[in-house]
This record gives sequence, structure tokens and C-alpha cells, in this order.
Amino acid sequence: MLSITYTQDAHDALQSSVTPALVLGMEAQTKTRVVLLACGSFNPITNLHLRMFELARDHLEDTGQYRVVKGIISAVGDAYKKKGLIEACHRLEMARLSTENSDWITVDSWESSQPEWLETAKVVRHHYEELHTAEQYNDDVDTVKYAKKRRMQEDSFEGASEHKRRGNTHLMLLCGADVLESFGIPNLWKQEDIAEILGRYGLVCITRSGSDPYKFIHQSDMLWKYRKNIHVVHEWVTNEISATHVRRALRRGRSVRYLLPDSVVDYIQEHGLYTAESEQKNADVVLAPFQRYTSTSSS
Ligand SMILES: Nc1ncnc2c1ncn2[C@@H]1O[C@H](COP(=O)(O)OP(=O)(O)OP(=O)(O)O)[C@@H](O)[C@H]1O
Ligand SMILES: O=C(O)c1ccc[n+]([C@@H]2O[C@H](COP(=O)([O-])O)[C@@H](O)[C@H]2O)c1
Repeated sequence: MLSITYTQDAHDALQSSVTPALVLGMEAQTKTRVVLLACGSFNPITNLHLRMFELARDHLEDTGQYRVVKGIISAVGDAYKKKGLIEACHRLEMARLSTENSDWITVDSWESSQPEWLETAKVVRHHYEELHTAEQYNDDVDTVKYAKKRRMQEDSFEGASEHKRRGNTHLMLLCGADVLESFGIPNLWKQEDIAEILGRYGLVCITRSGSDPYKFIHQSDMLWKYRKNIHVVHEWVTNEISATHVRRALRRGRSVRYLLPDSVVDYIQEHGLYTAESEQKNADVVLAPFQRYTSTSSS
């Protein structure tokens, strides 16, 4: 009969072969890769918009189940017709400037370059398709800088890249609690879109002071049904920076430094953005999601 003796030598050999890189590679193989997509006006982008990504990544990775590989900022197009919404080209440029130093948060112009306003479900669908096309052709889903860093950790583990080829990356919508609560505003979101976003993709929701996402989920049958796909991230360091507040301060000639990245503050000054006049833009126009209902009912 064959007997195997586990000697001290064998133990030492095993220990020395389990390198930190190997452990990281093995972990990478078992975790679900996630891309976070944040949709909004970003009028202008603030430090809190950027913090949302960091908070969401920490939260998801802390569960031990996910590895967040990329963040995408997608700004609404001009056809959204929100009051005070300045041109998408400026909003995008400010978002680009503010993510220059991030190795994982990117800005995508597809949504804002569409002539019509698009429902968020369509934007999510577009990015999901892009993601899986990239995976099919074995392209890196991660940003170049981030992929390089991660690959250095993973490549020492044979099989990690094979795992990537299997198309395991999930796309989740990232938003603040006000957006989750806006799901309850009559005629704003289509019910089937909410079901698609929550049921097929999933949502990461950052708390904002004055909002109670847990209560909101509890009180809505639709949200309760999909509660397992809603990741609520509690932000303990509450900060009420909002784009509305920033625009108001700018109109009044007040400083907004340290609420926005310096490069964005400089860009606003250089281009003379956010005036009393720009705040009146779309003042008499119905927000695009509501126009959809009025035009349907009149046709
Ligand atoms: N302070 C904040 N805490 C958590 N989430 C935030 C915060 N500010 C913005 N967000 C989230 O960022 C996303 C994009 O925000 P968006 O620019 O559309 O709104 P906003 O900053 O609230 O702007 P506005 O004041 O013009 O309504 C949304 O999901 C919003 O909930
Ligand atoms: O898809 C919808 O029906 C829908 C309805 C209302 C708002 N949204 C999106 O939600 C985001 C909210 O932005 P904001 O600035 O109005 O808070 C923005 O990206 C909109 O396109 C989407």
C-alpha cells in the first residue's frame, strides 16, 4: 500500500510556492469582475461624483465577491433639457479633466453624442454590449493603466486570462440615493426599464443625507423584488456637495475651489461657464422623460 508522509520539507516547499501573486491570481479567478456605469448630468462634475466610484469599489470589493475593473462616467446629452444644463461638450471636457489622474475611471461620450435623449436602460444596454464585444475579441475591458497593474498581479497565475475570456464581467449602474428614489416619481421611469436595470444588471446606490434607500426599497414592491441586486453603500462622511449648489455659488461669484477638481475650476473660469443666463436654459421646456409621455398621449 502506498503511503504518503507529509514531512516538514514538503510543508516548507508548499509554503514557499504560494506567493502573494499566486494568491491574488487565484482570488482573481473566483471573483466576478464588475464595471460601474454612472449616468447623470454632471453639470458640472464634482468631487462627490468621483467619490461615488471609490466608495462603490471599496464596498463591492469588501464583500470578497467582486473585483471592480473599470468605472464609466456617461453624461446626458443636451436633449435631456434639464434647467441650467450647459452644452455636453463642456460637461464632458470637465469630466475628462477630473479623471485624468484616475487609473480606472473613464469618460464615455456615446450617450451625450446621441441627438435624442436616451432612457438610462438603453445606455446600460449599449455599454453591456460594448463590454461583451470587447471580451469576445479578448480585448481588455479595464483601462490600459489599470489592466497593466492588475495583469502584473494575475499573470503569474496560469488560467487567470482564460477566466477573463469566459465573459464573466458584470455591468452595474452606479447612482446616488436620489436617483433610486426618483424611480418612484410617476411617469418619470418606465417600469420595464427599472425591472431591466435591476433584474438584469444591478444597481449600486450611495446614500445621500436626507434619503433613506432601505426604507424606499422596503416600501416599493418593485424594488423589494430586486433587492438582492441593489447594493446600498452607506456614506458615513456625508457631504452635500451637489452640482446645483456649485452652479449657485458660481452665479454669485463665490469660490467653488475644493468642491471640484482644480482643473475643473480653472476650465469653468476660462470659459465663463455657469452664469445667471445659463441657469435659465430650458427653464420653459419639459424634461425629456416627461415629453415622452406628453407626445405619446397627444399622438
Ligand atoms: N453628494 C452626493 N452623494 C451621493 N451621490 C451623489 C452626490 N452628488 C451627486 N450624486 C449622484 O451622482 C449622479 C450624477 O449626478 P447628477 O449630476 O445627475 O446630479 P446632481 O449632482 O445631484 O446634480 P443637480 O444638483 O444638478 O441635480 C447621480 O446618481 C447622483 O445621485
Ligand atoms: O431612463 C429613464 O426613464 C430616466 C428618467 C429620468 C432620469 N434618467 C436619468 O437619470 C439621470 C438623472 O440625472 P439628473 O441630473 O436629472 O439627476 C440622468 O442620467 C437621466 O438620463 C433616466
